Amino acid sequence: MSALTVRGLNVVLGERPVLREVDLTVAAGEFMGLIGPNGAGKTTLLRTVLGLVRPASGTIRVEDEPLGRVRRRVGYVPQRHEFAWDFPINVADAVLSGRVRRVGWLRRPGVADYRAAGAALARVGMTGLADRPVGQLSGGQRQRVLVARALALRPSVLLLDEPFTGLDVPTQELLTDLFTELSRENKAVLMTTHDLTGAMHTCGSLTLVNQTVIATGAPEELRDAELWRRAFGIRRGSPLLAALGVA
Ligand SMILES: Nc1ncnc2c1ncn2[C@@H]1O[C@H](COP(=O)(O)OP(=O)(O)OP(=O)(O)O)[C@@H](O)[C@H]1O
Repeated sequence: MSALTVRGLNVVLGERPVLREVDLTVAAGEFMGLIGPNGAGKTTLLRTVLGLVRPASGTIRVEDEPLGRVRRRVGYVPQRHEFAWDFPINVADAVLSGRVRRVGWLRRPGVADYRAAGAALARVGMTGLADRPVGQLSGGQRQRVLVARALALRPSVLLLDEPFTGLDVPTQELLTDLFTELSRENKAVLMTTHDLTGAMHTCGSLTLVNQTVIATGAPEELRDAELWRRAFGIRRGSPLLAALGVA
């Protein structure tokens, strides 16, 4: 089943067209990398799927329902610098705050909320740090808190915005394994990343985007150097193409 369907999406920010006629489908169980150069509109696409940016036109459906009704089925891991790490809150409460959309601002969290937050924390291996103020965490620990916060909502679609930036290799591998496992549990995972070779190896599918979708498919279907040149504007003979195995 298609977990996320985007059709004919156009987004204008200020006066500037940022996304043009974007079509994208992510199936339940799919781990898709969303790849494109700086300014390609990747974050804007994720934020539009979340309902944080209003599109000029186009439709977004989650599990075949209009986004408005099912927004809580979409979990979001923002870029790390977007979270207020100086806020005086501990790890457990930061993860619990991921339930807000489900709890609602006016209701106190209940047993189910604490359970979901605890399970999410365990999933990222952070139970032992539940009482630690978030401001005292390392970059890798912060990233894991953000993932747990998104998982606390028990989403069917998980949007990840550059989750590997600034992380060491073991933490990147731990998170990659987790995202792969989540997709095997039938979640649709859509991840932006600048780690192109990593995405080639770990994502089940890739979408190359630069304002509009240049190509989408399994990594082995995207071995045409021309597609990568069009998406990134990189020169013929660039070592990147060789590293990607598409030269
Ligand atoms: N609030 C805004 N108002 C006007 N333009 C914006 C706004 N936010 C983003 N943009 C522009 O939209 C374009 C797409 O930005 P976006 O952050 O979505 O790209 P990205 O692919 O995520 O880039 P990066 O890889 O650098 O994170 C950029 O040209 C950016 O300057």
